Amino acid sequence: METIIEVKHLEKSFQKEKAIRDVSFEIKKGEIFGFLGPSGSGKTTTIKILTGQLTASGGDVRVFNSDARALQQPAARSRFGILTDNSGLYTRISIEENLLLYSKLYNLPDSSVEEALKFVNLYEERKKRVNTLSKGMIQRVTLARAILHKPELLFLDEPTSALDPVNTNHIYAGLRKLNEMGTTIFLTTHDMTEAEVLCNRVAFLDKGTIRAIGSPTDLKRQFGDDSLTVELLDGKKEIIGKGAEDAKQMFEWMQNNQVERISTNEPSLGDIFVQVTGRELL
Ligand SMILES: Nc1ncnc2c1ncn2[C@@H]1O[C@H](COP(=O)(O)OP(=O)(O)OP(=O)(O)O)[C@@H](O)[C@H]1O
Repeated sequence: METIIEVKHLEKSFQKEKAIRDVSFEIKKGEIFGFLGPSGSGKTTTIKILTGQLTASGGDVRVFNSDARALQQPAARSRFGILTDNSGLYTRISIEENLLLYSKLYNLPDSSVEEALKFVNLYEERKKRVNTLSKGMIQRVTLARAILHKPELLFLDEPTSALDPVNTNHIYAGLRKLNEMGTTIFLTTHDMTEAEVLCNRVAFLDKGTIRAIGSPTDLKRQFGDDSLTVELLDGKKEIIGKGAEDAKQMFEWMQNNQVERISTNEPSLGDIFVQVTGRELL
């Protein structure tokens, strides 16, 4: 599978502070890759370097097989989309007028605007002026602009941080559809549920370093212990493993009709984050 993003030994320092320390990863075409980390871990800095807005202090960053800085060239503009909290929208005109301006920039038909408005659930409100919108609505307009031209590669910096659950689910469905149509997605989040729901692969970033990387399923296998919790009818909870003695005990409980409920002790991505970094993802 074609490599879309290749990062080798990336480093970024701001004055004396090292924001990124020796970060390496690869993203293949068609992946939804999540960069998970707490505030200040280096997520936005990484997106800025990947999109050529910031220059790395060290290492090699290639996007579409070229130096990442090439994304700032006009020729690359139609290949990627980006959502950040810096909306750059024209505030005195409507949502629809903003998107029409961008559709002309990309030589897209006006119908692309209607499609993008529906993607972000803003079609009914398209005539509203941007300076009257809520934070969540602005986030959705910015997302509509990022996906207007159905880019090959989409960068999303905390795409649902200002959204309510209904709009969040609507956006998740839209992003999955876009991905099925061929868009590779790089997203940052500190929302573990978002990562579980959307991402094929995730990297845990902590203090500028990747602490674990893999698919949610692989990480759960790697950091889980395969044990089960058995709740008995008398209210007791017992943890059992995979050994012969455990199986014998389980058989006994079942034979005596003592079992109320059995559940797996699979860790959540949040549990794994705490395990590898020693702290909560807040
Ligand atoms: N322009 C800058 N000048 C100086 N320091 C910076 C600059 N940009 C980022 N930093 C520092 O780099 C570190 C990483 O910041 P970054 O914005 O990448 O974190 P983040 O993971 O995106 O956080 P958040 O979830 O809060 O957006 C922080 O310590 C931050 O203070």
